[in-house]
Amino acid sequence: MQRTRIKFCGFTRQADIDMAVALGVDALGFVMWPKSSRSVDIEQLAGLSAKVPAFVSRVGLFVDPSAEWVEACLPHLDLLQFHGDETPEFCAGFDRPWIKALRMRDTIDLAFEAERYAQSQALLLDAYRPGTPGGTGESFDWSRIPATLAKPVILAGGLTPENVSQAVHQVRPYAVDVSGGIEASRGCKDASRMASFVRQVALADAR
Ligand SMILES: O=C(O)c1ccccc1NCC(=O)[C@H](O)[C@H](O)COP(=O)(O)O
Repeated sequence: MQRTRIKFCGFTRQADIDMAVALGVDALGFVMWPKSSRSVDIEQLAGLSAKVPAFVSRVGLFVDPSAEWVEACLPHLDLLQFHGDETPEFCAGFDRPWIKALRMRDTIDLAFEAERYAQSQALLLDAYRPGTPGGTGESFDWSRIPATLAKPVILAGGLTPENVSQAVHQVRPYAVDVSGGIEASRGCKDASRMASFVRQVALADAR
């Protein structure tokens, strides 16, 4: 039996980070794509990430960034998460482990993508909405995920305290990733929904 890792994404407030850490969340995501209403600037990233304790990963989210922007954020991050059309060579060009987010459009070939992004630590599978690179709050048909894939799967897209237990039971992903499903409003987390999400994952793991 393997514990399902949990990543909460889109932090903008210290109190929300403190709560997530207290709940035992494994990874905290910071949106470093300025077009997102959940994004933080580099000063905010530095301040928030400095208070994250040991053994909790600080993950930076990027959408087709310049190499200079990634390099500028690097001192405050443990892991990089790419949501755009970045090539494997670009993703691997920094001194950090990385994961590739893939949106589940109808034509996607996951076996091919797993081979293409073989150097990634994992593939994050998210819903596809044209023109929106992530954080849609929408889910996709989990039965489209092959039972075996060459890379660990991070399941994302529209997860909530209400559906995550079923998701974990059905997909058995390496990790789950959530943003909108634990929010009170955009960029602001809801403490009781965070707690409920973590509880539901633990219950699914014990099932
Ligand atoms: O949250 C954003 O605004 C965002 C913008 C651009 C790329 C990625 C973004 N968020 C990614 C995530 O929060 C998660 O990795 C994932 O997409 C799940 O989001 P949600 O469906 O809201 O749980």
